[in-house]
Parts: sequence; C-alpha cells; structure tokens
Amino acid sequence: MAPRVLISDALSPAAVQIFKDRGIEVDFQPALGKDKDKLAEIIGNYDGLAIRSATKVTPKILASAARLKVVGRAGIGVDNVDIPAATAKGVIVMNTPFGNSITTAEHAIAMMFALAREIPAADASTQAGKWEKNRFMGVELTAKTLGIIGCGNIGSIVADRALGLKMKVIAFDPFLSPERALDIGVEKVELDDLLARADIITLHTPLTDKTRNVLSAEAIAKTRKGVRIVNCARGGLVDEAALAQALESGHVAGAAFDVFITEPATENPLFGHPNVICTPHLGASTTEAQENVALQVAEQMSDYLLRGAISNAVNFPSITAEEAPKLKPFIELAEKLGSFAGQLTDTDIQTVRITYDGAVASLKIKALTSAAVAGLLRPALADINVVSAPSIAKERGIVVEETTREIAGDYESLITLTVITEKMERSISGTVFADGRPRIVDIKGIKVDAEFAPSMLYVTNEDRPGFVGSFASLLGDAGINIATFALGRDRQGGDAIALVEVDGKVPAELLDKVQQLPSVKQARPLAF
Ligand SMILES: NC(=O)C1=CN([C@@H]2O[C@H](COP(=O)(O)OP(=O)(O)OC[C@H]3O[C@@H](n4cnc5c(N)ncnc54)[C@H](O)[C@@H]3O)[C@@H](O)[C@H]2O)C=CC1
Ligand SMILES: O=C(O)C(=O)COP(=O)(O)O
Repeated sequence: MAPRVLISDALSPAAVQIFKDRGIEVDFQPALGKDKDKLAEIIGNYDGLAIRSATKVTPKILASAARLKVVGRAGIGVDNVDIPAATAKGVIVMNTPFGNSITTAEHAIAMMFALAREIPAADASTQAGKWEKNRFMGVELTAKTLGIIGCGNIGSIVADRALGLKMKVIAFDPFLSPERALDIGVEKVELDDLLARADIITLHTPLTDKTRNVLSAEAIAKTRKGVRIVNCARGGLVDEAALAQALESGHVAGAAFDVFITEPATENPLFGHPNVICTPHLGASTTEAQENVALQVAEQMSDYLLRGAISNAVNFPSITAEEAPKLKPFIELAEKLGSFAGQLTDTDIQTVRITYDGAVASLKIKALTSAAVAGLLRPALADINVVSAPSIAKERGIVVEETTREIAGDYESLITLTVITEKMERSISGTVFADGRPRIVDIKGIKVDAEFAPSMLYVTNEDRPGFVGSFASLLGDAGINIATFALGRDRQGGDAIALVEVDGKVPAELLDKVQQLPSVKQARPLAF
C-alpha cells in the first residue's frame, strides 16, 4: 500500500507534485493545521505529516497518530512539534535547515531599514496625503553597531549583509567558535557586552528553555538608550510587556517584530506603538524560500517513507539513500539479537553493551544500537521502535554502551550484544551472510549457526548422551515438526545449547516436558 501524507499547512504546491511523482498519496489541506480537533480526528490515516509553523504537533495529536512515521517541517524551527513526545512514539521529525535562511536574514535586514527610516509610518502618512517631510528623521546604519544574538545560519547571513552595509557586527552565541567568528568577520562578545554596545539588536536563536526571555526586562534595562530591536526568530525570546514599557519610556527607540509569543497575534502589548513595526511571521515567506523548503521536505519525507533514508532529522541520525540498503540487514540483525536477549531476560536490565566488529563498524552504528535496544525492550513495550528506543532506555536508566573495532575476526562483520542485569550477564553474537539473512553465531560463548525464525525453542542443557534423542521424540509425540536444529557446546560434557526452529507454536505442556528432561537447565520459546 502506498504511504499517505497529509499536508496541513500552506506549503508550496510543489510539495504535492513531488509526493505524487514519488508514488505517495497526498492530501493537501492547507488550513487544517489551525483546526486541531479535525487534525486529531484524521491524523490516524497518515504515515507522514508535512507542516509549517501553524500546525502544532502536540502529544494529543500524536496520540491519535497510529500510523505516523514522520513529521516534515518545511522550514527551520520545530518548536511547534513536541519532539520528546514524537520520539517516544517513534516518529521521525525532520526539518529543512537551510531552505529559508537567506530569505529570513533578508527580512531581518528589511526590518532594520524599516525601523531606521520609519518606512511603514512614512508610507501611511504619505498615502494619507499628509506629506510630513519634517516628521520623519531617520538614522544612518553605516558605522552603527549591530548586535546579533544567535549567530548560526541566519545570524551569520545577517552579519554578512550588515558588514556589506559597513556596520560593526558583534555577536553573542555560546556555540560560536572564535575561528568561525573571525571567519565571518564578527566580534564574539558576552551578552552584557552586546547589550551595552549595540545600536541595533537582532535575534536569531531558536526558542529553547535557555533562550526564552533572553531579552528580559533586566536585559532590556542594560541596553543603550535609543537601541532598536529586531526579532525575526521566535516570539518568547523577548519579554513583550517589558519591551512595550521600554518603548513607552523612550529607552528603546523602536522595535520590529515578525514573531510573537502568541500566534496568530491578533492582540499584543507591542501593537499600536508608533515606533513598532510588525509583520505576521513573514520571515520565510518568499517564493524562492517556499519553493526550496517544500521541495526539500517532500523529497526527504518520500526518501524516508519509501527507502528508509533519513536526512535532517532532529531526533535520529542521518542515513543516506546509499547507506539505507547496506544498513537494512544489519538493522534487522541488531533488532533480532536484541529481541533474542529481551525474550530471555526477565529482570531489570542495567546495561546493554553492543560491540561492532569488522565492516559493520564503519556503518551508522547509532541506528544499529537503537535497533538493538528496540528489539531488547520490545517484549516489555510492544510499541517501541528504533526512533523511540534510545529515549525509552534512558528513561528507564538503562546504560547503553557501544564499541567498534574495524578489524574483522572470524566474520567480515559481527555484532555482539551483551545484556547485564543484577543477576547475570548474557552475550549473543550474529552476522549477516552473503544472502543478506541475519544469523546467530554465538550464544554465551558457545558457537552455533542458526537463522532467526518465527517460532523457535531455545534449550540450555548439560552435554550428556541421550538428550537430543529424547528431546526430538518429545516434539514428535506432541506433533511438532522440527524445521531446523542447531546445536553447540562449550566443551565435551560441558554446557550445551539447542536452538530449534519448529512449525507452529510450542504448547506450554510440551515446554514443561522439555524442561523436565534430566539434563535440561532451561527451555524457552522464542519468536522472531
Ligand atoms: N521568522 C521566520 O519566519 C523564521 C524564523 N526562524 C527562526 O530562526 C531561528 C534560527 O535559525 P537558524 O539560524 O537557521 O538556526 P541555527 O541553529 O543555524 O542558529 C541558531 C544559533 O543560535 C545559537 N544559540 C543557541 N542557544 C543560544 C543561546 N542560549 N544564546 C545565544 N545563542 C544561542 C546557536 O549556537 C546557533 O548558532 C530558528 O530556530 C527559527 O526559530 C527561522 C526561519 C524563518
Ligand atoms: O522556518 C521557520 O522556522 C519559520 O519560522 C518559518 O515559518 P513558516 O513556515 O513561515 O510558518
């Protein structure tokens, strides 16, 4: 069945065409994002959801999204998506990190000019027939100091344009390296320094718990008198009420805002002030940027839904379309090794150690580890998947350790999974043969060679004569057909294991009888 995608925001129709061309069913309902009840009602029918900023992907929406595999944000900010909730549900969240950055930077520059020359007010007055030539006295930008808070993709484009305008550019960004600052021609400063020196402040950080209210009442009080403030990043970075007061008192000369704490903003403390310019979250709204982000998000979502390739996911490592097919059999192996261990582990898992030997060590092991953890925890949590597994393991206090050794041993690639609980430590290793099928090659240090099958019996016993005969006849008597039979032991007369693929389910009575065979220590059914 073809995957189905819902577009619930005003994306460029270019996205619709891409989905169709890729063979994905698509519903284009550009106003739906604003109707959260309707969205919750229908989201269960879709594998993918493509959005901009109007759709809020809340835990409630996610709870109704039974089939959802991916949320694609045609844009940058993903603060309208509850990422932890999406991750816990195994939903990939991807954005398009560069598609609208030039456009947004240009909007910030446009806002800066609009403030410096009061263009909106002058326009309104002129068109009202007033010709107030003496009312509007602007300021020159040349040689002024621009303070950029958040100097990432957009901030550094703003810096570049501002340098072209012969401004002095200073930036506060804890993650901006001194080398990068030098490279892009900005002076890296602390926040207080920026507040004290900037003639114009422009914000370009995401909205996080750390950046919320970065321009608080206290911070605004530290700015230069006559400062102008531009926010084309996110509502919530600036205390709107405190800014309104500072505008009122004349400390702040002007503010240009594209984004607001509450959107759509129909009322706001900044509205109505003569030195305030507002636009309705238009930062990304150019034909070019909208085409870019729509095409990119549709391609990325299609690649994921059709080929398992992941790019620009904010909650999972990237996997290219070339890597995806190479990774697939190892994902299956990792998940099955995890499942094997999970089905045998009844007590609390403290640590999972996964070792990658040989060629597999150079693949995206983060994805493989996630798959192994998903398999391990699935017996307890049916809904877990590779996306949600790491966060669920963390939540449960399970330590996940990874080791890679690129030198191959007996196998070209080998994955070993070790589960450590309070009582025991159990390891199991597997590989993928040339036929692409995963195999178990070692259990607790005992060599075996078995494929994973829908119904299996795992028996540990003492290596004594007679076990195989009596075991096989118990199965025969119960009418259970043996499909494959793998045996291994650590040494003659030592510990032995049998891994048997059977047709159909193993009845509980049979399991009891096997358990009672004289040399048997443990008999467990397994399903893959
Ligand atoms: N108005 C609009 O339509 C648009 C708004 N945006 C907003 O712009 C934001 C920035 O976008 P990009 O530059 O592409 O993101 P980015 O991730 O490239 O840059 C963000 C920068 O903020 C810095 N940062 C993080 N925490 C900080 C803190 N506590 N203090 C100072 N700096 C901090 C980061 O180190 C990074 O360099 C987006 O998150 C989005 O919210 C993006 C596109 C359009
Ligand atoms: O890309 C972003 O972060 C934006 O804020 C753009 O928002 P929009 O897609 O125009 O609703």
